[in-house]
Amino acid sequence: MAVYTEVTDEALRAFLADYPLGALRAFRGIAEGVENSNYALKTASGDFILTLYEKRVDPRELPWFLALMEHLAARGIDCPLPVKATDGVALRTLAGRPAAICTFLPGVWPRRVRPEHCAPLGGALARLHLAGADFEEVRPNGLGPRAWAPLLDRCRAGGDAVQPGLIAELDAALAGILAAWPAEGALPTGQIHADLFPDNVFFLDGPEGSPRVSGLIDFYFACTDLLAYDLAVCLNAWCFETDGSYNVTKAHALLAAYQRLRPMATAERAALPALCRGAAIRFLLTRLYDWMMTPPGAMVTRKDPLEYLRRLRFFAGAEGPSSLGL
Ligand SMILES: Nc1ncnc2c1ncn2[C@@H]1O[C@H](COP(=O)(O)OP(=O)(O)O)[C@@H](O)[C@H]1O
Ligand SMILES: N[C@@H](CCOP(=O)(O)O)C(=O)O
Repeated sequence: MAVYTEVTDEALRAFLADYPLGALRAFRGIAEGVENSNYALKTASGDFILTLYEKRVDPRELPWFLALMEHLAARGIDCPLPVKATDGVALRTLAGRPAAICTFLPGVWPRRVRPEHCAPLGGALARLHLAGADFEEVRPNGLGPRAWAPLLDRCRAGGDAVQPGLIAELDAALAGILAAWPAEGALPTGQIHADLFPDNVFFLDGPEGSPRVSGLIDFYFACTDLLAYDLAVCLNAWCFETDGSYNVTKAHALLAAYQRLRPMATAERAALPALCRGAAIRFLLTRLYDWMMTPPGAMVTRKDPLEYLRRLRFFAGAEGPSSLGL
């Protein structure tokens, strides 16, 4: 459940009075999501998403996220476009929280990833990277390699209760990942999504019933970082089966479609296994932290950190980039 902040009818109507969107027709909370409160909104002008930004997002960073989405949408990326109020400002306040309305994207995210989803995903990711190339404002990755040791320290006290020996295994894995991490400037950087999981990618049926990407959402982890790291996140999130096995067919489809639009440099290809281990530990650590810190009865469903321990182990044992589908 991700409606942390309730919005009353009166507050909503007063808020909408500042927008040129016409009469309110429908309004409902959206249960999916983790970070923010999201509402589906229908007005005389169409469908929109109203987001109230909750505590994990630093309000000072919101203009960067909104500007990035505006930039990408202007270059043809199917991402939410922030809607400006009549004074030209998209970022506002509602129920005491920073809030914005964005365009609604059609489509559904794949509950079960099929190989046919992976090529369109790879193409969409490459287009995102290319479209972001002339967005010049930098936002460092707050959940990049520098954040991982402090995050692990915060999990140290209770981590072994989640799985015996977990903290020692993560200490060793993290030391190896940081030692293998590409040096500053060694790989191409740009604007990355950094959380392009299946629940953030919408599909519709294209010609002949094959899925096509209809929208990319949830840019609130987006940042300026290694472009190939986004691929590593996707390989983690899209290419494992429920039995824990790595589906190299899915990975190959994703990587090949990406490279048709943005071929990877030799150094990026060589770094991919380390980047995949980094992406695995990043999601393992945030999930572990949330697992330990979320109080019982909280409205949010915790995600299993150990799923990413299995992925981390897989990538640690992988025999070079070609075994990952390159
Ligand atoms: N622009 C959008 N168009 C259509 N649906 C959206 C849009 N943005 C969010 N949603 C809906 O809201 C849900 C939660 O959004 P998400 O951005 O993932 O939330 P959170 O940041 O809280 O994790 C999505 O699964 C989707 O159903
Ligand atoms: N994708 C992350 C959690 C972030 O959730 P989102 O709803 O903001 O995508 C994970 O699976 O750990």
